[in-house]
Amino acid sequence: MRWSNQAWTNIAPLYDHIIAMPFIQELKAGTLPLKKFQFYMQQDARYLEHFGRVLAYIGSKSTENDQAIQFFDFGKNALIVEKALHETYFKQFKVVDAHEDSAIQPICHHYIHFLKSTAAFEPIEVAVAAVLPCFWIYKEVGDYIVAKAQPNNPYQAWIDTYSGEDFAEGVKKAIAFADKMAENSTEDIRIQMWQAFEKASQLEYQFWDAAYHTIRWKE
Ligand SMILES: Cc1ncc(CN)c(N)n1
Repeated sequence: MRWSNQAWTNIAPLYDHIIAMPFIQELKAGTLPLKKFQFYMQQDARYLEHFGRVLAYIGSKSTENDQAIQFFDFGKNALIVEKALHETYFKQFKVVDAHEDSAIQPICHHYIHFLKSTAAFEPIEVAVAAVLPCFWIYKEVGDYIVAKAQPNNPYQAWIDTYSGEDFAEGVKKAIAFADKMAENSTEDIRIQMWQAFEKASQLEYQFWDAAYHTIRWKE
């Protein structure tokens, strides 16, 4: 069995919980309250600017040039999506961009720093596994929502970002890199990769949950 098949099998129950979350169900129905989506947008923009840098950092640590180029590209794309959030969706959904409103809140903070510390202190295989749910879960959730979305969904344009062919291509490549690295690695590293993949998947869950409940630092 490929490393990625086992990785997805490990998180399958969690993925079912993600699909059932009110944030995802209401996003799909187009009934998600704007305030919750605005909080999500603010946090996601902050997440993406750090996520892009983590991907570029993984690129810089890659010994194979093809992998380095690909991760630099992934990093660049994350920052392009972040820019699109500001130029399009922040305006469309009237998201406040003032510093005090868009401060990084606890779950986003933890997710960013989990990825950064994994990239900095763990083997590169583990770092690649840690960033993989950011690709794979979004693709699966994007496909699920698009297949079931209600007509005239106010969030449709944003949903389409994660269900398109371009995004799917990137996801395939990221999974293939993780599989290749796992194959050329030890069982001990493969286990660490599964653990990192599972932790990041849990953080994807927490990220949407925090947006739904607008979880902020205590004053
Ligand atoms: C929290 C989070 N994770 C993943 C993605 C998709 N790259 C995202 N936009 N935000």
